[in-house]
Amino acid sequence: MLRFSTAGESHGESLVAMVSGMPAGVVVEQEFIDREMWRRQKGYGRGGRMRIERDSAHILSGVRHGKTIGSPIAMVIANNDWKNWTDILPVEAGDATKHKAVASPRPGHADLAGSLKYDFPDARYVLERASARESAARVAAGAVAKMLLRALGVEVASHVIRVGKAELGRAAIWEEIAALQLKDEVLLNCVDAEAEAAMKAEVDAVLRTGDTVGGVFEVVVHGLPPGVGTHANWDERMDGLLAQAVMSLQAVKAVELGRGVTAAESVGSAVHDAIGYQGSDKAFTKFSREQNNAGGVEGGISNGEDVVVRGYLKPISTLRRPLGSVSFETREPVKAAYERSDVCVVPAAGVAAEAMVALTVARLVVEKFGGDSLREMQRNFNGYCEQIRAY
Ligand SMILES: Cc1cc2nc3c(=O)[nH]c(=O)nc-3n(C[C@H](O)[C@H](O)[C@H](O)COP(=O)(O)O)c2cc1C
Ligand SMILES: C=C(O[C@@H]1CC(C(=O)O)=C[C@@H](OP(=O)(O)O)[C@H]1O)C(=O)O
Repeated sequence: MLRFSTAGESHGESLVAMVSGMPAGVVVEQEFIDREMWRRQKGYGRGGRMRIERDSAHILSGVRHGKTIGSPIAMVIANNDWKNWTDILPVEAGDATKHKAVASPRPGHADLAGSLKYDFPDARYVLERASARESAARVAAGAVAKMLLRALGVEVASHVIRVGKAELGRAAIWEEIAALQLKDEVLLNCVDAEAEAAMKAEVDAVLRTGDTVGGVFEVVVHGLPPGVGTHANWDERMDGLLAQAVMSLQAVKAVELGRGVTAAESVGSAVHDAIGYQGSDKAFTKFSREQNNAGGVEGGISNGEDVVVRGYLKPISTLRRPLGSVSFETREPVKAAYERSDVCVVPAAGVAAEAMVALTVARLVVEKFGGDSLREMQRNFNGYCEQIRAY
């Protein structure tokens, strides 16, 4: 089974990502992993921290001579900011007078619930792990999953469809979304320049007023054959696994598959994707659809169309003009704590969601096609594709 986990705190020495269950023989490109991490750091509206970090994954194990060897892959990502926190957040007891308390919990963060739960006198240790700094480690793990998927012709990319009230008012095609990932500048990762300018204006407005903004990203999986995931058991359905994976990202508050949200106010004849039999020779099967409202998954199983997952982000919680809170020490009303913060992270969250989607799809692909080596998996994959083409 393909699994991954992360460790590390926002201002600790480093983050750690561990991926196990990868077949041997998958080409691992350092440059690709680091570019994915660079993409996650970008986007208009990020705060001062992103000027400090230069994310890069140092591979410790599981890869030799540029290929996976079937053993767990461990990666370390340094926190450059650690040098400013070494005495404040030491691993050993250290000097307690240097502790930097987060003395008034910030609404929208894990600060209050976490302090109560873990019996901390202030929110410092809670925010250290709750912080989306952790998503950098997910992106390193996701890059490895992407390299496996790529070897099977499956690609994953994202774009932004809303920032605040500004939205991309049209459908985007795969080629446009894929092209975005190659750009050397990232503004709001939108396929349409006009919509992107409106999104930028939304960020500028909240920057001026000390507020923050959320939005919607869309992740697309291209080239996945029908038959991945299953209807047979609730916890193996691809739709449920994707929703959990994307919802687990910091600040994501809703997940949509295909046109799931608007489908709820429409009628069946307008929603479901009629089936034809004129598919192109390049497709996995001649069964075809003229539209993809289902978002590539029916009954928890991929149906051969692009898998389309949207994540809805709430506005960032930490405000330069903070909301009311209560002092942990005096219990008197005070403003919530503020040090520094992003004001918009929709493009970055989209990149982190690509990683979560890639890891989820890779897990299901490993389960379906099996194989200890990539060659064995490719043989199984190609044999299955031949089978469904001849169905
Ligand atoms: C890439 C990324 C960067 C983020 N940066 C910030 C930030 O600078 N300030 C902030 O208050 N929240 C930020 N968040 C969101 C918080 O981490 C998140 O809202 C908080 O931990 C509470 O978790 P929840 O919103 O999932 O309930 C960021 C989220 C992502 C995905
Ligand atoms: C460090 C990252 O994001 C951080 C996520 C985050 C939060 O509260 O989630 C708060 C900010 O950190 P700091 O308090 O150090 O400025 C962001 O910069 C990152 O994305 O790599």
